[in-house]
Amino acid sequence: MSLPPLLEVAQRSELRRRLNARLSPLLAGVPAHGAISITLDLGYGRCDWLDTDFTSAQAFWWARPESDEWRLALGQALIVASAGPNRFPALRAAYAGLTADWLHCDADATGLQPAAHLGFAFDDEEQEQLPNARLVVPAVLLVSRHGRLSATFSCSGRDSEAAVDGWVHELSALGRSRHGKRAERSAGQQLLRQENPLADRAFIARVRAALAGIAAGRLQKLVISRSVRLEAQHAIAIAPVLAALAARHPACTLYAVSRPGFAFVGATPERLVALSAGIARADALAGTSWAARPAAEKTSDATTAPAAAAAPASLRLEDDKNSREQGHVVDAVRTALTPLCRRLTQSQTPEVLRLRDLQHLRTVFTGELTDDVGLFELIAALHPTPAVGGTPTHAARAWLRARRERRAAWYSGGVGWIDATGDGEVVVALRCARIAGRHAACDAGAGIVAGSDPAQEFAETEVKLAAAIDALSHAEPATALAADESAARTGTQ
Ligand SMILES: C=C(O[C@H]1C=CC=C(C(=O)O)[C@@H]1O)C(=O)O
Repeated sequence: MSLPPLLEVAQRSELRRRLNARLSPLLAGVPAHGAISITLDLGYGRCDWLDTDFTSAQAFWWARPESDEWRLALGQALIVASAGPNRFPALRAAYAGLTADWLHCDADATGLQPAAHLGFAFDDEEQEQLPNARLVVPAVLLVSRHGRLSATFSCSGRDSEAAVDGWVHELSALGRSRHGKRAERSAGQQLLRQENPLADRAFIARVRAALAGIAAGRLQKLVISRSVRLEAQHAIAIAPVLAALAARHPACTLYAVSRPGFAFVGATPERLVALSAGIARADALAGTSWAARPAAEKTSDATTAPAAAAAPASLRLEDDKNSREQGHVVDAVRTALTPLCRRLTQSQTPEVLRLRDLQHLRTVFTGELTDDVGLFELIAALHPTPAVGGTPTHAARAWLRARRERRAAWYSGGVGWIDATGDGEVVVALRCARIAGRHAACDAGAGIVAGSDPAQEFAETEVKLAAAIDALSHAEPATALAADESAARTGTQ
C-alpha cells in the first residue's frame, strides 16, 4: 500500500508550504503549555503505514484490518508519564489540562480530531523497557480509515516556531524500509527458541500454588503468565512482523510501540474499553479452547512447543471451567461499570469469538455514562479485569505481587488512544512480543480456577504464545523490499 503523494519526499516543499500557511495564524493564540494541531486530508486511498522503519523511530502503530483502520503515530509533541497507584488520575489531569488549550485547525474539514496514544503496564510499579504509564501526543498522526487518508501534525505551544521542521523530520521514518537496510532484509529468517525447562517447571509450580490458594478459599481465580525467549541471526525487522500479524489476525487489534532499538508488538482479541459520544463498550473475554495443529503446520523450530505442552487435542469452550473463568470477568466488569453508568446492558449469552488458532467466550457490555466519567475513569475502574489479574481483584493482585509474577513491558496492561474530545479506545495488550535487535520475548498467561489442570494450562499458554511466535517466524519481507532486492541483483538500483 503506497504512501499518499503529499508524504513522498518529492512533495516535501509543498507539504511545508501548506503547513506553514495553516500554522502562522495559530501561533499568536496558543499559550506555551497548550498545543496546536493541523489536520490535512490526504485524499482517497488505503495505507497500512508498514513502509516505516520502526527500528529507529519513536512510533505507535494501531490497526484493525477487518475494519480497514490503520494508524501510525510518529514522534512526541507532548508526553506525560506516570507510575504508582494514582497513575490513571495523573494522566487524566494532564490530559484535561492539555485539551483546555489545544488549538486545532481542521484545514480540509476532515471531521477528525487530534489524538494522543497511551499505554500502561499491568502493575503500577516502574519497570524496564517502557514507562509504566504514558500518554503521548505524537508529532505526526497518519490515519487510513475506510478508504480515506489524513495526517494530523501537532506541537506544543512552546515548540511551535520550529514545528514544521520537526514534522518533516518525523516523516523521514517513512519509506526508509525500502532502502534495503540489513535489518529489514533479515525478515523471514529462522528464529531459535531458547528452551528453558526450569522456567516451564516454575510456571507449573506457580499454577499449583495458585490452585492451593484457591482451594484455601481466599481466591477464586488467578492469571499466571510465562515468557519465552527467541533469538535470530540478524536484527528482527518490525514491519514484516506486523504485516504477518495483520494477515493472520485480521479480526484482532494490532499494535506496535517502538523506540530506537526496542519494539512491543501484538495482536489482541480483547478490548478493555471504547468510549464514543458518552457510550462505553467493554469486553469480558476469557475461557479458551483450541484444536491441535497438524504437525505439518509447525514449520519452524520456534513454533515447536516443548514436551510439557502435550495435552488433549481440544477443549470444549462451554465446559464448566471455561464458563466459571469467563463468569468472573463478567461479574467484575459489571461491578466496575455499574456506578459509572446511567444505563448498562450486556449481551446475554457469551458469544464464541473465533480466532485463527483458538476461541474465547466473550460478553459485551454497553453503558451510557454518567456525566464527568471519561476514558481514564473507565480504565481505572476496569483494569485489571480477572481476564489478566484474578478474583477478588485486590487479593489476586496482592497474591501475584507477593509471588513476584513478572509482567514485562505492557503485557496484560493496556494500549490505546484518546482524542481531543475524550473519545478513544484501549485494548488489553495480549499476544505480544518484545523485540530488541536479534532477540525477542513473547508473553502469555492462563486463568486458573478450581479444577484447572497445570499441564493443560501450560498447553494453553503455548497456543497463545504461537500468535506472536508464528508472526515472528513467518514474517516475509514487504513487497517493496523484494522488488528492491531484485533491482539490486540486476544492477538497476
Ligand atoms: C491472559 C491472556 O489471555 C486472557 C484472555 C483470554 C482468555 C484467557 C484465558 O482463557 O485464560 C485469559 O484470561 C493471554 O493471552 O496472555
